[in-house]
Amino acid sequence: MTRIAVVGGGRIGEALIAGLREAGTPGSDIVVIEAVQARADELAKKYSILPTTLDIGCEGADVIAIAVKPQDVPAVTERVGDAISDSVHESIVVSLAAGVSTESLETRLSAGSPVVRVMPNTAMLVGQGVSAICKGRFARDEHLEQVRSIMESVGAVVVVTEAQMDAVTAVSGSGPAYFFLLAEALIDAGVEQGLPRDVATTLATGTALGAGAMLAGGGEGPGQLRYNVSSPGGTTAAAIRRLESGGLRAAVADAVEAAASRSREMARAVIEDDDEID
Ligand SMILES: NC(=O)C1=CN([C@@H]2O[C@H](COP(=O)(O)OP(=O)(O)OC[C@H]3O[C@@H](n4cnc5c(N)ncnc54)[C@H](OP(=O)(O)O)[C@@H]3O)[C@@H](O)[C@H]2O)C=CC1
Ligand SMILES: O=C(O)[C@@H]1CCC=N1
Repeated sequence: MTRIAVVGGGRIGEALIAGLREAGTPGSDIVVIEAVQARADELAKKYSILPTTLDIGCEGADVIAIAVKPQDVPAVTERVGDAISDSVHESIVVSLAAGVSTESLETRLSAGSPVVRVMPNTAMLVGQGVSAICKGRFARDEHLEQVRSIMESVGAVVVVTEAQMDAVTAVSGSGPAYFFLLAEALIDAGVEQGLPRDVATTLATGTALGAGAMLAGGGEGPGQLRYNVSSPGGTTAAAIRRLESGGLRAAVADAVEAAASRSREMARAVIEDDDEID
């Protein structure tokens, strides 16, 4: 039994809770600490979990998952630190926030506190998330393994170095949004070609699901899978040529670069705030 306190019941907090409940974690093992009371009550009812205060929720928690906006993480971590500083029970403090380093979390907790950083994505909601994890200075392998096991219950997990977290955030943290954008564009294009919107939506969604399953099957890579669809002189080759000449590949590289750069910028903002406090 692992007791998990989720601090911040927004989109990613809910995705984590939903995935954990779907994977069979008992509601009695999860508490949510959410600033907006109506939202806390909504989550409590939907997932049969307990809404509580930060002090009570952190007491005895094995894992405290901080899922608030990056700019709120320093203040929340300080409050978590105060709440657990006198406890004999060891809690692993986990941050799900983009652009907040383990070091910045550690400086707000008692010396030696185990910290693990996770970059998840919203597909946890349906048990198909992918998370990257890395440990802070004081976390031991067993702490990382405990967090890995929690995140594996809601999807796949990779262990990375902290230096890779900005790239991870740009690829898989933000990644679902890129696929949703492509799906929107494909649906709109189908409608433009005369399909009813519901039919275009079913086709685009089913295609995304099938393509995802083929990619995840691991037999052939994305290039080969694409060749298999592209009959010589056929429709797919005509479409791919337009996508390439329209700059799709470069646009994706630019987008990922922009996201990684934004993640680094957010990390610098937290460091500057720290310097102002010192
Ligand atoms: N959305 C995503 O796909 C992903 C998000 N993340 C990370 O997850 C974190 C949360 O993002 P997201 O869920 O999108 O953001 P949301 O704004 O949806 O959720 C954050 C929630 O935390 C609440 N909150 C703020 N301060 C406190 C506090 N002191 N105690 C309890 N609750 C508080 C917020 O309330 P209020 O709105 O009133 O401030 C809000 O409901 C971010 O750090 C983000 O970088 C990581 C990967 C993917
Ligand atoms: O957009 C964001 O900043 C967060 C982090 C990754 C996905 N959503």
